[in-house]
Amino acid sequence: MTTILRKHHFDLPDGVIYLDGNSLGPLPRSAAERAAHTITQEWGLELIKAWNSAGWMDLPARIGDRVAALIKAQPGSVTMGDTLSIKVYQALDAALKLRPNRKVILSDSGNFPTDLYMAQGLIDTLAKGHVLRTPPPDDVQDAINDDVAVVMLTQVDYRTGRLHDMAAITARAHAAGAVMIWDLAHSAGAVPLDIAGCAPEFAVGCTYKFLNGGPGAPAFIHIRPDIAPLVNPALAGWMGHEAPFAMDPDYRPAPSTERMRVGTPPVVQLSILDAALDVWDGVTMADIRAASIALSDLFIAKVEAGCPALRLASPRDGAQRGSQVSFHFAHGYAAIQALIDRGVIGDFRAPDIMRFGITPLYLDEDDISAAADHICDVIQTEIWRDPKYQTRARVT
Ligand SMILES: Cc1ncc(COP(=O)(O)O)c(C=O)c1O
Ligand SMILES: Nc1c(O)cccc1C(=O)C[C@H](N)C(=O)O
Repeated sequence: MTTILRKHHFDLPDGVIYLDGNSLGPLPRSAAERAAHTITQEWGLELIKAWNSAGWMDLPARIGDRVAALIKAQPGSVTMGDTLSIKVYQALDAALKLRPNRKVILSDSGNFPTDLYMAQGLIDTLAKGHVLRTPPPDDVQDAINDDVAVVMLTQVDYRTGRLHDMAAITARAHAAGAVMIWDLAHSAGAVPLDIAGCAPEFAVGCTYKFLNGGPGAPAFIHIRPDIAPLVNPALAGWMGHEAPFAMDPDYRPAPSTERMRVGTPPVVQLSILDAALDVWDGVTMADIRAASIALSDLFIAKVEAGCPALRLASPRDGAQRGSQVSFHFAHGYAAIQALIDRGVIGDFRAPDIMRFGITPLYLDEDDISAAADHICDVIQTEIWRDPKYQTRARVT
């Protein structure tokens, strides 16, 4: 196993054990310096020349290739920009256009709300009689049939960490003639992927979680190269045009995934992400996965031994789990607030999930053991009953 612990690459506050990198990754030390360079040296000194001289216009493709390497997609098949919600919408719209005679979008009832909302909104906009089906996650494979235009799933369940079998479901979707979209929000940088091998038509994801690109970091989208020329983008922005500066009044899409670009790239966020991705140099996803499973198993064993009041919500088998561990606890919100007060940062998802991200880049066994001890103490002492832990914040 190569050394993967890169704690020294991150600026974590003293006394904090950060178990929320599955929602917002911590600050890489190099990010602030890179942002300052982009702002003062590039924008400040080069002004508009920086689009060329600092390579700003190529950032979505160049960083797309770095993300492609982490998700094992073909070089040139990933571009960056916008939010994940937008990328879900674009992929879904393009997928439906590829199957004009089919009316069913198949997802699952546990999918992240924005994915389902995007589907509902798109169905209304298209007004062509599409329907969204959301069976329970375990039933989704059997629900794939010849009516289905597109299967749109998030591989790792945001609440429980349950992992869908990407290869099997993609193969099943293709056998039924459906288009496959994977949302990799909780997968990229968390679990080994083989997008080129599984060959879904589309994959989308965000970069502010396990990839540590910072709040509002741009999303990514992958189109399988053989179908890219067939994709007809809904948001036909000028940056997705074959020749944006030809200022052609008619839209002609760029030949590759670049057609999914919409408008001006978020240059400062992309440069921060570029710095954040340096942390991954020399790290293999296989080593990350092995460490993540070992740390998660240790965490589960310690929490279960010390606090029987918590019920495991995640799959017990590490092979069935992403890189997070969740527990049911009726007073989970207050318990998480009490933990945050002690410097152990996890989060809460309604109705009763205490959620902890396991990120081997900056967590080791000592962190995991100490966090489990704090959890057990908070539960055993019932300190969470303190009224100050009951008030719900706007963002949980
Ligand atoms: C699975 C999943 N899809 C989509 C989103 C939404 O992404 P964004 O807020 O970047 O649009 C999130 C998290 O916010 C998510 O967890
Ligand atoms: N994107 C977020 C945000 O802007 C604020 C708070 C949380 C988020 C998240 O990413 C939530 C996350 N997708 C989740 O799994 O719950």
